[in-house]
Amino acid sequence: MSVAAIKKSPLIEVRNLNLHFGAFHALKNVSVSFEAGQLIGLVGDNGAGKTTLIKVLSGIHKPNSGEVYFDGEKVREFHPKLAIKFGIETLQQSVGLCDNLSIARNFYLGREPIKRWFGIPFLDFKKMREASTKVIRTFGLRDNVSADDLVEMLSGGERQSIKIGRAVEFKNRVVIMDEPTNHLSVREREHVNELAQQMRDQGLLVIYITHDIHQVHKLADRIVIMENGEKVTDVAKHEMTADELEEVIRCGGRVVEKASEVAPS
Ligand SMILES: Nc1ncnc2c1ncn2[C@@H]1O[C@H](COP(=O)(O)OP(=O)(O)OP(=O)(O)O)[C@@H](O)[C@H]1O
Repeated sequence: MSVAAIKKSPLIEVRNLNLHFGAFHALKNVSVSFEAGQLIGLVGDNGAGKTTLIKVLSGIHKPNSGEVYFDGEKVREFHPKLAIKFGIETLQQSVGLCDNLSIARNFYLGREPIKRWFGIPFLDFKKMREASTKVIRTFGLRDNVSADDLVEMLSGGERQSIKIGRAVEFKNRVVIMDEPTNHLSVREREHVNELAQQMRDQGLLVIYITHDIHQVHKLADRIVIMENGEKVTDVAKHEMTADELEEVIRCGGRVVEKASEVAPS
């Protein structure tokens, strides 16, 4: 079999994407592709366009021009339903869980299982408890945490674990982690990073947005750097060290251009 025949096609492919907020050009001709079973570090300074790109992928923003393909299918309508249809889950630090509901209820938020009793529908609490208890144990939350506890009792890392467990349980194909370890302790950070790698190992596409190039360099298969609405670098992890990539970010992508411009003496 030829190499071309076994090469996997990207799960998400973005071609020549442009997006304007009024007069402001937020995404400038961005082309990038992401494959299933990869952990991609999406890095760049404040305002680089990382979140804007992700919001296009999850149907929140409609691009002005360019194309997005999901699993080879051209996306024709940009709508948050897009994310549900394609199994894209975005994990953001501050949203996604309701503090005043139990872990079990949060686990099934918006997808509550129903059972019927003489034809009358009831929430299936037993099922919700069983599934969320499994996640609590698998994802290493404290022993005394139970599915009936309110989410407000959980630490930042435990909250992230619940969201990650939910993404895996509901068979999402893409998990976008937006600054997933902000405000977490060292141990919690390590735990969340391990979970990110586990999801990748299970075949999910994980897009990991962060400012911490050193942290993501340890985890990622590929690093994509954005600057000022443009993609300035897209390399396999082994092609550049974390220090070299940090220099690219510090210089707004100019280091890469300079290096390729230097003629051999
Ligand atoms: N809804 C909006 N209306 C107008 N401008 C916006 C909007 N959303 C984002 N922007 C602008 O687009 C640019 C890119 O923002 P974006 O949030 O994508 O950056 P980012 O790389 O995610 O940055 P950070 O790391 O700070 O979150 C910024 O200059 C921002 O002010």
